[in-house]
Amino acid sequence: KNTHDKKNAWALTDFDLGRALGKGKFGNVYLAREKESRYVVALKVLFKSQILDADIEHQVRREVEIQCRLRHPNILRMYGYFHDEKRIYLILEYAKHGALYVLLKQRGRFDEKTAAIYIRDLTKALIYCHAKKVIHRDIKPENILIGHNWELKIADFGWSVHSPSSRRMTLCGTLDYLSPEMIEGKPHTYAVDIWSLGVLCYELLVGLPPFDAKHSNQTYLKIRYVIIKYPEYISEKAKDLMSKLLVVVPEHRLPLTSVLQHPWILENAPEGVPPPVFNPENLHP
Ligand SMILES: CC(=O)NC[C@@H]1CCN(c2c(Cl)cnc3[nH]c(-c4cn(C)nc4C)nc23)C1
Repeated sequence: KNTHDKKNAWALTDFDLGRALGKGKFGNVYLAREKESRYVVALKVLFKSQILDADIEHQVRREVEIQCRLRHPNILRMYGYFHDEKRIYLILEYAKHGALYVLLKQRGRFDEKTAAIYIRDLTKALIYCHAKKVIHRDIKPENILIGHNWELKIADFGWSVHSPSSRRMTLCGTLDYLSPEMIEGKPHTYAVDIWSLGVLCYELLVGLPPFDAKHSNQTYLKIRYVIIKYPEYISEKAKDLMSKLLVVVPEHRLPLTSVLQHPWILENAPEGVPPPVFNPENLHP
């Protein structure tokens, strides 16, 4: 058999399946290893019936086309996909340390250096996405994974596969990360990603999203009028950056390239500094 012929299609028999990494409405994600190369991947299995019933086939197709095209160290790779009669299989990069929101829950909140490194890397990933005309990567802690070098990886779970202990209802979706223009049903532009970057920055530093409230109508009002309380331990520079991202008028939000030049980033996440090593000893009391 000519060993150089390009594999034209993957099949389930090419993989050894491992434990379930996450379960969700449209299917589960499994740890898997490609037999020949022994390369470890995450295999996302989606049921065609569920996709058709929920009429999200076009969304799945679009997500796959986008994610296959994106190649960036801070974006979870999709290596390929295949399907059989009942299921669609997405071959995804395996992120060794799991979802950011799990680490955040464990630690309560991150120190400013760790948070700044994650915000810097997320900003670089978003600059790359926007250059490729891709917006709304749905950035929130549930959709961010951590790689083997503790680096951040945006993983877009558009069809909300989430790990067992997923914190928030994902289908009707928590309002926390929605920008004012999205809440008002206005068309969303690249600027929605800048808004959610600000929301994420707050959540990494505080442990709760800025517009958190008991009832969603309260969250709605807090978002619309940008009602935010900063705890006293947040530095002035961090507050300055968040106040320039969480701006109601989309065009007035700080451009992503300027985020990388902001004093809080330059001071806390200078280039060439390795990502934070997460050791359970320095957990917040
Ligand atoms: C929101 C959320 O938790 N997403 C998890 C989805 C299910 C597993 N997915 C993974 C995907 Cl798509 C890729 N890599 C992963 N690594 C893990 C993981 C690692 N640990 C130690 N624990 C877990 C869990 N999960 C994945 C995505």
